[in-house]
This record gives sequence, structure tokens and C-alpha cells, in this order.
Amino acid sequence: MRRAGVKKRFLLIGDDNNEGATFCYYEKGSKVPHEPSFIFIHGFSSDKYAWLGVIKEIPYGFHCIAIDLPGHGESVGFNEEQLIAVNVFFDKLNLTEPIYLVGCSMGGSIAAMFATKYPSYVCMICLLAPVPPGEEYETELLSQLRSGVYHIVLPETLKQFYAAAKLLSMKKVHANRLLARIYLKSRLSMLDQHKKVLKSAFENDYPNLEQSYAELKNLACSVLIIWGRQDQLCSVDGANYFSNLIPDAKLIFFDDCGHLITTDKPTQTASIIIKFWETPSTYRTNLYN
Ligand SMILES: CCCCCCCC/C=C\CCCCCCCC(=O)OC(CO)CO
Repeated sequence: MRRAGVKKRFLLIGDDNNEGATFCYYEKGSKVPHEPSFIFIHGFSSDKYAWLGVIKEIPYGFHCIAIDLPGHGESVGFNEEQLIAVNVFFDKLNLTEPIYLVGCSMGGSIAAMFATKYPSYVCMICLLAPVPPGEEYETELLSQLRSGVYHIVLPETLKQFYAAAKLLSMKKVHANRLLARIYLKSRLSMLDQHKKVLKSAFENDYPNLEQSYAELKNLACSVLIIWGRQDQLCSVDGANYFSNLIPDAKLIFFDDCGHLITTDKPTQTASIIIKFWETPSTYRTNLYN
């Protein structure tokens, strides 16, 4: 089946740490020599599907890949940490030329940290409302989440599902109870796995975020930051934190847009991503000439 021009693919990793570990991903188009592939990383409890609205708007001729992170979607069997797993994925796919990495929310944090850990792999990054560091930027919602009120992003009932949708998105989730129920049911089967990922992120990654992000000031790649003005989960002040930290980052705010930027503004997100790609960058020019 083809949706938004993508094909679903599987990539067996299966190294010593991850026997039988498999990445699942969507791919549109194929590698273009001397042009960066666009790689999309979803947020917490989300999956590759979240990017279809964006990828649909990206013209044929560009190479797009949206992955399911370990612990999400149809990727299975991983033991090692996300950054290492994602790095192995790029190696296995032979994405040896620097890529354009796009991440949303927790996926934006992962994209940012990936760029600092593996600078030679990326020439451009786009961060959609990444998780800001520490209490100074912690919203009421994020602090509730940290204290263990998980249903804000991991709804277990239909009522919680509608409440979560309302908090995270400006789009009216029309009262289609049948579709909502089907969607909720598919998520419930992953609930325990998602809870484990969230617990580990708050215990191991969240306390060190500021320290991890400190490296961003040394980034040589081009950086685009996008934030929804109505984001209630990741503080809009985070946009200034990241743009102050990263030299020459380009910052764009979307009006009438909540935390789920790919849901609220898919077309605008795609067009900004492409526009940024077209912007002349001495860094990228030097890479490919
Ligand atoms: C597992 C390895 C992770 C390593 C990186 C950790 C960086 C952040 C650390 C802790 C914060 C926990 C996440 C809080 C919610 C995120 C919001 C989010 O993703 O929103 C989704 C909707 O749920 C959007 O699609």
C-alpha cells in the first residue's frame, strides 16, 4: 500500500547487543547523490505515521525517511540507547552523506543530541518544539507528567484521549467515537512499553538535558527551530532558549498551533523545511563541493 507516496520497509539490525532488532520505516523516493536525505524522527508515544501529512507535501525528487524509534511503532527488539540505535540505522542504510534531520518534540531532542554526538552525519537539523531543559522551562503539564500523571500523553480511556487531543492540538478531533476507539485500542497494546520509555527518559535523560544541550553551541550544521504559539506541553520560552544557545539558528513561530505541530500545520511545516533546504549555506556548500 502507498500512502503519501511512501513505502513501508523493515531493516534488520541484529548486532551483538540487539539480536533480531528490526527498524521499521517509511521511505519516499531514493537517495540523491550529493543531496541530503530528509530523515524524520517522531515524538514520544508517536510513530512514523505522524509524518505522512508533512511528507505528502514534499515534492518527489527529495529522499524522505520516517523511522519508528525503538520502543515505538513497528520497530522491535532494541536494548541499546536511542542515539546509538539511530546511528546504526544510518550506517546500515549507507546514509554516509550528511543528512537533513527533522525531529518533533522528544524526537527533536533526540535529533539535537544526535547532531552533537555525530556531527559528521548531519548538515541540517530542524527541531519542532524539542523538550526544553529543567524546571525553568517546565510547563504545568510537563511537571505533572514527570510526577507520574501519564494519561496526559498516554490516554487509557476515551475521555482521556479527547482531553489529550485538546491539550496537544488546536485541531478539533471530531466526535468520531468509532475511529477514536480504534486508535486508542491500538495505542493501548503499546501502553506498557511506552510507560517504560517515559520512565527511563525522565530518570536518565531529563535530568541531564541542559548538559546535553550545552554542546549545541558548537554545532556547525544549519539549524531550524519551529514552535507553536499555543504549545502547552513544551514551553514556548524554550524557543528562545534554543535560539540563544545555537548560533545562527533560524526561529519560526506558528500561530494557531499547539504542541503537535505535524498535526496542526503539516503543509506549513513541509514548506518551511523545503525553504530552509533551499537557503544557501556555506557549510553545506563546502560539504558537497
Ligand atoms: C528514550 C530516550 C529519550 C532520549 C531523549 C529524551 C529527551 C527528553 C527527556 C525527557 C522528557 C520525556 C518526554 C516528555 C514528553 C515529550 C513530548 C512528546 O514527545 O510529545 C509527543 C506526544 O506525546 C509528540 O509526538
